[in-house]
Amino acid sequence: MTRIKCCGMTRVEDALLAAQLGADAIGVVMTAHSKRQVSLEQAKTIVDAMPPFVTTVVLCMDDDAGFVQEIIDTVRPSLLQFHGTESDEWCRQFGHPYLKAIAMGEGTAALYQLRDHPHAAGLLLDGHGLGEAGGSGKVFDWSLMPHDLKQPLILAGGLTPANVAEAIRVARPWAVDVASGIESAPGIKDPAKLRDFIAAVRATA
Ligand SMILES: O=C(O)c1ccccc1NCC(=O)[C@H](O)[C@H](O)COP(=O)(O)O
Repeated sequence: MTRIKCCGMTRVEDALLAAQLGADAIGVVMTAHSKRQVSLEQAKTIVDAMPPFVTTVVLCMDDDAGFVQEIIDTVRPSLLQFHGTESDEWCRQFGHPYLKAIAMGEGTAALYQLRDHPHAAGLLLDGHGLGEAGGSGKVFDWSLMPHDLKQPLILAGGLTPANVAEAIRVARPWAVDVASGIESAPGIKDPAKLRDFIAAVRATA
């Protein structure tokens, strides 16, 4: 069964609907690089509203270590997700489990970076290019998904209700991640797209 992370939540009602429809994880974006950025207070409200067994993820991108520590202490997410140029050593300093995003938009260079984060709980392979932010809606070549890494791999980038089944068939990921493909506007989730996305993933089981 492919797990599902619905990312870029800015409203409690959207995150709750995702959980009710069967999402395994929700994400909130706290970096200023994002048009989906939420405050510490908003992030805490969304994370606190989640039922048991739904993983909560907070995204940062080349942010200050003090800010990341404040997120851990205040929001208390299940996982962090680092989306920038953070090193394995930098990510580990907090002693908190994390995902490391790898930009797949620039081809083979990404395949080397995949080996640079042995302490990440999982690797999120995203369609954005190096130096670009996530949540871009950009797809990468799913056949580049490696199958010789020990860590769980999360497929992201431009996934929609219409293409996610084919993406799973080609890439065979541990989980899929979606932000813009389930939105009506940045940070505003569309209930029908959310429902269709989760149903399309579940239908692949
Ligand atoms: O979503 C953002 O705005 C964002 C900004 C900066 C860094 C990361 C960001 N999102 C990270 C995610 O995990 C997204 O879900 C992932 O990039 C996929 O997005 P999309 O292509 O829109 O489905």
